[in-house]
Amino acid sequence: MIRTVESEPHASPPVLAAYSYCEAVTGRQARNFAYGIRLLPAPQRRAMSALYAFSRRVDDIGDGALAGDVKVARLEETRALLTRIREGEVDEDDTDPVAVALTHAAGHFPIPLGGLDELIDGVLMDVRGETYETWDDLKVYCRCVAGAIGRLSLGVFGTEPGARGVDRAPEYADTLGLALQLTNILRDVREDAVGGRTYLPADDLAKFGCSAGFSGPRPPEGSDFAGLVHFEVRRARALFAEGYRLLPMLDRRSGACVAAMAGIYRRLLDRIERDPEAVLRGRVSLPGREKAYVAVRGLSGLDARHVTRRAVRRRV
Ligand SMILES: CC(C)=CCC/C(C)=C/CC/C(C)=C/COP(=O)(O)OP(=O)(O)O
Repeated sequence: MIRTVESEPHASPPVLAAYSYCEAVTGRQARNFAYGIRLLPAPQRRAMSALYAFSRRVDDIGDGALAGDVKVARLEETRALLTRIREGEVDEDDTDPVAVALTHAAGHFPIPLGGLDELIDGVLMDVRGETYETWDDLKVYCRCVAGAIGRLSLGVFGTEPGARGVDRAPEYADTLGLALQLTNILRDVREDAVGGRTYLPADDLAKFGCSAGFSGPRPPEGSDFAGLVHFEVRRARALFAEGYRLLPMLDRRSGACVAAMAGIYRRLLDRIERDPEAVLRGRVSLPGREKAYVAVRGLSGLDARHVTRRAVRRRV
C-alpha cells in the first residue's frame, strides 16, 4: 500500500470545522490514544480524529444505558450512515460533523471503511451479551473492535514505498489491535464484571479457578487470580511483539504514533503484571507525565527499536 496523499488535502471551512469537532472529541475522550494521534502531521491527525470520533460514537451506544433493542436500532442507524459516507452521499454542509470529517478523510486516504462495519458487529456482540469459551472465540470479538481499528489506521498512515514484507502490514496492524484490546480487557476486568460482562475466555478462568467472576476488590476465594493475569499478560506481550513488526514499514511520524499508543498500553501491562489485584481495586492508569514521556520516546524511535529487536530475537 502506497500513501496517496503527500501534502495537506484541501479542506474547506465546513470540513475544517468538522475536523475540529472530531479533534475536540479525541482530546477529551481518548485518554491514552490522543498522545499518539497528536504526533501525526495535520492531515493524518485529523483523519485519525474522524475515525476516533466515529468509533467513539459506536462504542458509546454499546456502553450506554439504553435498552438492548434500542441499542441495536441505533447501531443499525450508524451502519446506514456509514453506507452513506462510503457512497459519497454526505456533503460538507451535512449537520453531522463526524460524518463530514470521515467523508473527507476517506476521500483522501485509502481507509478500508468496512472496518467500521466490523466495529459495529463487535459492539452488537456486546449488546447481545456474548461470552467467550476460548481465546480463539475472544479473538473474533477483538478483531472486530480493535483489529479493525488497526487496519483502518493503517489506511491513514500508509506504508513506506519498498518496505520489506509490506503485504503483511494489515495483519500486523490487526495484531497490534488485539494486543491493545487484551490489555484493555485486563485493565477493565472489574468494571466490566460490575456491568455484567466477562470477556476473558471461560476456559482460562476455569484453569485458574476464577469462574465465579470478579464482583469485588478481592479475587474469588481459592482462585489463582495472579496466575490468570500473568498468563494473559504473556499472551498480550507476544501479540505486541508480533504487531511491532509493522513499525519499520511506517514513516517516522506514523511509527511514532503507533509506538506511543502501544508504549502507553505496554506500560499499563507492566503495572498490571507487577500488581495483578490492582485491576480489581480500580482502573490502572499512567500519570499524564509518563504518557507524555512515552510519546516522546515514540518520536525518537527508542521504544520501537527496543521491542522489534526483542521480537526478532525471540522469532515471535
Ligand atoms: C496499528 C494501530 C494504530 C493499532 C491501534 C488500534 C487501536 C487504537 C485499537 C483500539 C482498541 C482499544 C483498546 C480501544 C479502547 O478504547 P478506550 O476508549 O476504552 O481506551 P482508554 O479507556 O484506554 O482511553
